[in-house]
Amino acid sequence: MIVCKFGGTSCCSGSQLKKVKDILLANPERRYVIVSAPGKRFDGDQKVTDLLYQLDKDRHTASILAKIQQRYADIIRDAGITFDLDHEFEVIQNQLDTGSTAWLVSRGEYLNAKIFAAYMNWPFLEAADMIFFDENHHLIEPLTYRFMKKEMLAHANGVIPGFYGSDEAGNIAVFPRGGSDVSGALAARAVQADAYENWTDVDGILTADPHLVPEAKPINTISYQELRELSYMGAGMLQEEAVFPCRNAGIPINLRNTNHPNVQGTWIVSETKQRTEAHQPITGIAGKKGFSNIQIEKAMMNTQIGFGAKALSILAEHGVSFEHNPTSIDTMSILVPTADLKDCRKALLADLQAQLSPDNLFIEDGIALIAVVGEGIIRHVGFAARLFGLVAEAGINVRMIDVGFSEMNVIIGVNEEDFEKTIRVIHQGLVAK
Ligand SMILES: Nc1ncnc2c1ncn2[C@@H]1O[C@H](COP(=O)(O)OP(=O)(O)O)[C@@H](O)[C@H]1O
Ligand SMILES: N[C@@H](CC(=O)OP(=O)(O)O)C(=O)O
Repeated sequence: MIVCKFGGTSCCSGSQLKKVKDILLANPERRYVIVSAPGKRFDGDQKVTDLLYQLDKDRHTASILAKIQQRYADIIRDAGITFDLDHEFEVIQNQLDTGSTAWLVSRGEYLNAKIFAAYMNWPFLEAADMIFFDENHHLIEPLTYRFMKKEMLAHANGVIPGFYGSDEAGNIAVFPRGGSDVSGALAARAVQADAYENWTDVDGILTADPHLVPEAKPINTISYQELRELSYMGAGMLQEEAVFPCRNAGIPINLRNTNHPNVQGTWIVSETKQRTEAHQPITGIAGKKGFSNIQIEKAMMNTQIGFGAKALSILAEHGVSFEHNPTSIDTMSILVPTADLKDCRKALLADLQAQLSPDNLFIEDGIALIAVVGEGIIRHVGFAARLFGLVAEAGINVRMIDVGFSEMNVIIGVNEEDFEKTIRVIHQGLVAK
C-alpha cells in the first residue's frame, strides 16, 4: 500500500488535478492521498495559503476572499467537477468574525481535499478527527496513529487534507508552513505503508536549489539523515519534520514529479543502504541567509569552567536559539538567526556584558550559512582542501567553519552577498564534475 502526498504545485489548477488523478489510478496500491492547498501556477502567482494568511490580517477584505473563491471556481470548472462551492464559502463567510487564524488558513487544504474527493469519488477523511495536538501545540503521536489507522483502514481509499489537525478542545491547529508533508508522513506511518510518495514539481531532490543552480541534478537515493541536514538548511522540497515518522518506521519516501510521472525521483532510505553515487562524496548543498554572529572575546576564556554554558543560558533566557557555536582559545562565536534578536538585541548584549565581563563583545549581521552534505564526507581524503581551495580561488571570504561530529556535513558561514556565488562555486567544483 502506498500513501501519496501532492503539494500545492500539483494541486494548483484543474489540469494539474487531472495529472494527480491519472497518477493515482495508474497504481491501485496508491490508496490514500494527502493534498495541499492550491499553490503557485506560475512565477509571481500567489499560494492560496498565503492569501488566507493575508485575509487573516484583515478579515473583511472582500477582494481577497473573492480571489480565493475564484481560484477554486477555476479548478472546478477546468477539471469538470460538480461541487457546491458557494455553500462552502457561505460557511467560511459566516465564521469569518469568530474563527481562529489556524481555522482560517487551514481552509485552503480543507476545500482542496473536499473538491478532490468529489473528483476522485473517494471519501473525504477529515484531518481534524485524526491528527491531534496537545495544549503546547505538540503533536500527540500515538493517538494520531491510532485514529488515522482506524479511520483510513475503514475505507479502501481516502482523500485527507494536509497541514492541519485539532487540539484537545477540538479547535483546528496547524503545522508549520509546508506541513502537509508531515500529514502525509503521519498517514504513511499510521497504516504502515510500503512507501510514502511525495509528489511535487521537481524530478526529485536535486543536488542544490534549482533556482540557484539550474544544472543541479536529481539524486537517486539519499539517507534520511542527509535529507534532514539539507532540509534543515533550507532545501525546501520536504518539510524537515516529515522525515521522522517514516524514518522511525523504516518507510521509504519517494520524492517525485507530478509533471514527469515516469521519472523515478529520489528514494529516501535508511543510512544502512548504499547510495548509488558512492563515488561522489557530496550528496547535496543547501543554505540559508539571515544569521548573526555574537562574538565574545576574553583572554584565558578556555580556563574558565562554565563560561560557554553561562553564555548560552543567557541566550536561552532571551528566547534566542543558537545554530552553531565554534570556539577557539579566547573567542566564542555564537551563530543565531537574526530574526531572534529583533526585540532583545540591546538587552541581550547588556546581560552578556554584565555577566561575562568580556574584553570584546559585538554582533555581526548579514551572515549566510551553507551546508555541504554527504555521508562520511569528512573522511574523504583531500575533501576539505578542495572545498576551501575552491572558495578561496573565487575570492570568497569564509566567516565561519563548523565541522560536526556527524561526519556528514561541513557548514560554512559567508557574507550574505556571497551566498549564491558560494553555492554555485562549490556545486560546480565538487558536485557537477
Ligand atoms: N535541493 C532541492 N531539490 C529540489 N527542490 C528544491 C531544492 N531546494 C529547493 N527546492 C525547491 O523546492 C520546491 C518544491 O517544494 P514546494 O515548493 O514546497 O513544493 P510543493 O508545493 O509541491 O510541496 C522546488 O520547486 C524547488 O524550487
Ligand atoms: N499549504 C501549506 C501547507 C503545505 O505543505 O503546502 P505545500 O505542500 O504547497 O508546500 C503551506 O503553504 O504552507
